[in-house]
Amino acid sequence: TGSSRPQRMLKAVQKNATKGDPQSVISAIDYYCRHKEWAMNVGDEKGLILDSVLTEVNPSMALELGTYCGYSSVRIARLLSPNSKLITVEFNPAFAAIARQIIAYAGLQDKVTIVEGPSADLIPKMKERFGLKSFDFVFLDHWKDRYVPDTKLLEECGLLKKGTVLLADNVICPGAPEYLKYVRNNPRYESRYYKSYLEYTKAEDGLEKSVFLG
Ligand SMILES: O=C(CSCCNC(=O)c1cc(-c2ccc(F)cc2)cc(O)c1O)c1ccc(O)c(O)c1
Ligand SMILES: [Mg+2]
Repeated sequence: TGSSRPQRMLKAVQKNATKGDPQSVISAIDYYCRHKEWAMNVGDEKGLILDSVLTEVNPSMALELGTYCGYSSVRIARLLSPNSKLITVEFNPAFAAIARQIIAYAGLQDKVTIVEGPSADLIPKMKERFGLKSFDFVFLDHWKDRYVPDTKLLEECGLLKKGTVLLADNVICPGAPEYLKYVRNNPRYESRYYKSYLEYTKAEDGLEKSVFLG
């Protein structure tokens, strides 16, 4: 049987990027997905917004829901301060296997922990498993109908603190209407929409940034 899209993406990184150079890994994936084969990475345009929010927050502990091939894991981890960490959750073992290799190729394996499984099962185990108190930053990029239940779960598990920033991908396309309703009409969040484009296309999409007020 043939290769998968994630496998072809990994090949493009190994061919066109420089080992240990995260920016070259990001550029190689963006080039491949824009000119050869579309894939559901956050991409270069929304990626710049992700970069700016990350630089502003400068998180010690970051969480990503929905690793896919590790493109946004590399974008996030390359901007983390020394001793800061990213935990990224992926449901699909095949995606996780490719992501592990792409993150290692970028030289960021010491800053990123990939956990495989359903976010609903893993979130309640985070404190005990990783000895952490709370997250300073959460990037939501997994099943769009999991954004609300997993945000509520993070609240209930005491994994959000005053000032924690949630950044959600795809709030327009494919869309997360329930999530937008939840964070925008909730006194515990201060929300703002960053208009952009669906990765590698001219379709509208955007990121919703929501600050947890405690
Ligand atoms: O990561 C997963 C697998 S679902 C991938 C989610 N992402 C998308 O579906 C996604 C889709 C599109 C898109 C696709 C077709 C279009 F025509 C237009 C847009 C774009 C994106 O940027 C996306 O992020 C996971 C599942 C369960 C868990 O509990 C967990 O923790 C993780
Ligand atoms: Mg996405």
